[in-house]
Parts: sequence; C-alpha cells; structure tokens
Amino acid sequence: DRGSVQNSPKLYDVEYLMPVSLGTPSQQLNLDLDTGSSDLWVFSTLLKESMVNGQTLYNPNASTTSDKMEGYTWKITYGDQSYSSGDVYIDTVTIGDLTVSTQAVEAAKVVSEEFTADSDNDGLVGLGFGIINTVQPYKQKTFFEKAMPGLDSPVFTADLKAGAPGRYNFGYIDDDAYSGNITYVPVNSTDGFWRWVSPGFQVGSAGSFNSTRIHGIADTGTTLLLLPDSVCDAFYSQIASAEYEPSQGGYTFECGDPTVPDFYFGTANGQMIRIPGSYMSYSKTDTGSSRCFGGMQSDSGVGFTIWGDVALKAAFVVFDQGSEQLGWAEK
Ligand SMILES: O=C(Cc1ccccc1)Nn1cnc2ccccc21
Repeated sequence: DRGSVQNSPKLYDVEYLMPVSLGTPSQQLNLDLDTGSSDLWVFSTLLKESMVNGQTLYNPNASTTSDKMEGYTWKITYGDQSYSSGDVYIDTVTIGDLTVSTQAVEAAKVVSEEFTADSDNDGLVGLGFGIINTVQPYKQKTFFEKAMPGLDSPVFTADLKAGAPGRYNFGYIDDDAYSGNITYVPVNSTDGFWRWVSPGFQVGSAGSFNSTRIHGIADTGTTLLLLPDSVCDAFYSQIASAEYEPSQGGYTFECGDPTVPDFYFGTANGQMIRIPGSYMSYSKTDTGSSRCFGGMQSDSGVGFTIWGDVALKAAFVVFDQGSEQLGWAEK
C-alpha cells in the first residue's frame, strides 16, 4: 500500500498543512504533519467556543465509526510552550488515499492561544516515534506506525518547497522528486525524535568546511533552523547588516542585503545540502521595517539543533522508520 498528499505552505512558510479525512462520513481537516511530536490531535466540538477561531472541528458524534476510549486522556506541551489536551477516540483516518481504520484521534478540549490564533490549522499529525505519545493510561501509535505494516516500504518522505506546494509520500520513494543520490544517516529514536548527527557545515560556496558534529532533530513542525551559537556566529558574521537584536529575539539583517550567503550542512559521505541564502530572510521584523528576521537562529534555548522547515525545504527527506535512518537528497 502507499499514499501521497500535497502540502501547502502558509505565509512565510511558517507551517505546511495537508488535507486529512476523519470518520464516517468523512470530515476533512487541514493538519500540520509534525515529525517533532507523536500525537495526532484535532480541533473538536468538545472545545469551548472561545478557543475556536475559524478552525474546522472534528465531531466524533457525527462519525458512525468513532469509538470513545473511556478514561483515556492526552496533554501535550511543545517546545515553544504552546499546549493542547483532551479526550481520545478511535476512528478511521485517511491521508492521501492511505487509510488507517483504527487510529487514535485525540480530540481537543483545551488549546493554548497560539493554536486558537492559527485559524488555518485544525490540528497536528505527529510522525515522531510513538514512545513519546502523550495518551494516558496507555500511549498510542502514530498514524505511520499503524500504517507501516501494510506499506510497500516502511518509509515516508517530505518534499517541502519555498513558497509553493510540496508533497508527503507514504510507503515509497518517488525517484522523480529529487536529483543525485539519497545519502542516509543513522537515527537515534530513544527520545522519540528523528535525531541524527551532521558532520559539519560551510558558509558560502567559497567557504571552508567546518568539521564539527551537530546533534539535532529533523522537525517539520518547527519553522526555523535552530543551530549552535558558534554556527550562527559564523554565518551572520558574513552578512554586512546582520545584528543580534535581543528586542526582536534573535539575529536580523537588512532584507535586501546582497551579502547573505548560502549555508551548507553535511549529511554523510561528503554530501552537503545547500540552503539558498534567500531562505534565510524569514520575515520582516515589523510592519514597514526594512529588516528581516533570520531563518537561522540559536538553539541555545533548546539544548539540541532543530533542522526545521528552513532546512528541510532545501532537500528531499526520507524518514525511514523501518531501518531508523534519514535519507537526504538535493532536488
Ligand atoms: O516547539 C517547537 C520549536 C521549539 C521551540 C523552542 C524549544 C524547542 C522547540 N517546535 N514544534 C514542533 N512541533 C510543534 C507543534 C506545535 C508548536 C511547536 C512545535
């Protein structure tokens, strides 16, 4: 079996949403595929109206195939301190023609203001490892873990694009979606993330390669590229107008600055993925400002590097849960 679904970026590529069908008759919601967490949760009719702001709500009572898991609850807090919680139903879930008939659907009863404010986002499909699923008293498998046994190959791929729709594929690798070879690196799933080690980085096409092991996670649910301070300093020192602005919460530079270099990160066997300098102009710092907030920021508040959408949209990425490895290719 296999599946394929288009993903669509929101403004500034802050997140990528995909259509997902839940229940019978099907209810279509737009969800954020998130390899940095492992709960599938949705805005639902269980929420107070004050927490809803245009989102489409999953109504378990309108689904003939939903079963309430009595006594089961969930509560998740993300790295940016946003959170949600609620009850658990078993129902059928379809993503891109791939159906899981007994998926744990976590129906929100409470969501934090960040989620309420994000009116296009109806919830998340966590595709980290199930070990960090938050359902109590017994954690639940992710959509991919439930689908995996029936797939042609135990992989899913992420093809995120800058300012354009991309695609998530399940169960196969589309050889027309990338160029050159896919280079694989080992993954450590102990803490539930797609955690891997990059051998180093290079700033600019004429720069030298800095051999320094960078421990981090591949996370489609994080917008930016969060890297060690030493790497950020090496990058922003090459941009004439760059400054670290505590008031803005990070590095900024003049949006049109022509000195913004490309950034390369190593994967394995000498392969490097090139992130175009244009991806580093994340967003204007304030309305009417000429300064841009950098797409690369410090990971010092996190404790490990996060290869978020700014990095992932420069590559074709294979999440191979069968052999716990990540595949990287240019495109
Ligand atoms: O929370 C983060 C980024 C982050 C910020 C600070 C420290 C550690 C990590 N990403 N993320 C990953 N999945 C998410 C889902 C919702 C909100 C944010 C999400």
